[in-house]
Amino acid sequence: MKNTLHVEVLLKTEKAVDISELEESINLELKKIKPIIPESTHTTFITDGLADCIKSIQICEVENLQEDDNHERMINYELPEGKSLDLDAYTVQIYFYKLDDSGLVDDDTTDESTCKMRRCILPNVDFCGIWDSLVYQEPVKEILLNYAQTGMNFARHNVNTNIISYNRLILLHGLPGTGKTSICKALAQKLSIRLSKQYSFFEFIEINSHNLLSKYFSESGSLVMSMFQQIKNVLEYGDSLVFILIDEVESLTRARDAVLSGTEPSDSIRVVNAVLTQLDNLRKYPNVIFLTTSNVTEAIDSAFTDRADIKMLINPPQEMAIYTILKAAIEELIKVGLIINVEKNDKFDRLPNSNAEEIEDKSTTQKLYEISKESVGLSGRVLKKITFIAHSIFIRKPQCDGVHQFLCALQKAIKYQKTQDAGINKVK
Ligand SMILES: Nc1ncnc2c1ncn2[C@@H]1O[C@H](COP(=O)(O)OP(=O)(O)OP(=O)(O)O)[C@@H](O)[C@H]1O
Repeated sequence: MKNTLHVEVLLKTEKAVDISELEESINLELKKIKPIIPESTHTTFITDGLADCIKSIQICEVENLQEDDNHERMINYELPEGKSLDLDAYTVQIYFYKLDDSGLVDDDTTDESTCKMRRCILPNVDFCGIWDSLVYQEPVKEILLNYAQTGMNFARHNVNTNIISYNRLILLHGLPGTGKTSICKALAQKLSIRLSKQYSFFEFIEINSHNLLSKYFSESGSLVMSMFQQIKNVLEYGDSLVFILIDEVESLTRARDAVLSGTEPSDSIRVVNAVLTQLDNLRKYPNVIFLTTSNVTEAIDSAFTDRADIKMLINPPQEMAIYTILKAAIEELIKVGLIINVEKNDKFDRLPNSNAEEIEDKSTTQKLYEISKESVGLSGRVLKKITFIAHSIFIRKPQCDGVHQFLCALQKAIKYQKTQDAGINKVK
């Protein structure tokens, strides 16, 4: 059995295309692209006419069906630098999609002051690129994608949930800024691309449970009911798949506990119960996936969260993932011309050699790897802005002169950030 290479093709919105004809042209194009490297995007094309109807071809992951010694599926990082995949050895799976450009917006069917839900059509321009920008040492993204695809497959085959239990409910928990909300959005986007043949319409709905249960909102139980009615309308609309993101899910469970212990005022009890019952009712629809997040890192024990099929602790990035995040940021600064006078040897390998500590004249790759090790403990959110801090505080010129100067500034920025964080933690 051949391994599968997943390829995503972004279509131009304005152009109507014959997908089977286009699939042939893409297969032709793939034969001409040299080298074929997983996780690379092509925006210029050799085959005539392709540029008229598509924006990009993204070579995604290889689904490796062989197992390693630990009986875990391998992911595709083993391709040596500069080597190309041999297409004949793979089953190429092509997905076509268009992007909705209206963005994630407040729901305008409720009045502005009470609006507690945001929604958008998927795949959406706002969620573009998030999947690729998230880097984890563990195969977090692969596990979630496989899990969600399996859940939807079971649902479409009407597997009896009394015999095999699955709730299509994912719970991601971990420290703030570790990318939980981002993965949820990215997963919804990815699934809307990958499952486009199974469903004709995808929608993403974001509910902030903390806001939902706030005193102000709870004054009107009817608003809660009308919000859930709208969600039900979407779920009942044709062949749709709906993603419901509930951030800070712990506020729901705390509310339930407060209701049970009788510490909530009586009108809040009504609303809390209504929310929980409505959420339970929504779960009966086979075309909904709940994506929930929580900053509570210890075991979350409650009636709602116990229904999660997958509870995953999302850790702050470790050195290899940090290396990839910082590498992407530096390459961006080089690309846009904010780091100049870049020398030929100033390039960063895809992955550093973690055993090369003894080399005296260190390459830019190894220097960045050292900085990455010093950065362990910083959240993904901080790492995303650390190159900006380095530029603004330690370069203080419009352009940085050379990669080495930038790496020195980056190292100082990381020390600076850690001292700042330590100060804040002390005050807390
Ligand atoms: N592992 C990571 N790789 C790349 N970027 C990351 C990573 N973790 C976090 N980020 C970035 O940090 C920012 C914050 O992420 P996000 O809001 O999803 O985190 P969160 O865990 O939901 O935080 P919170 O609990 O505070 O809401 C985003 O820009 C995200 O892309």
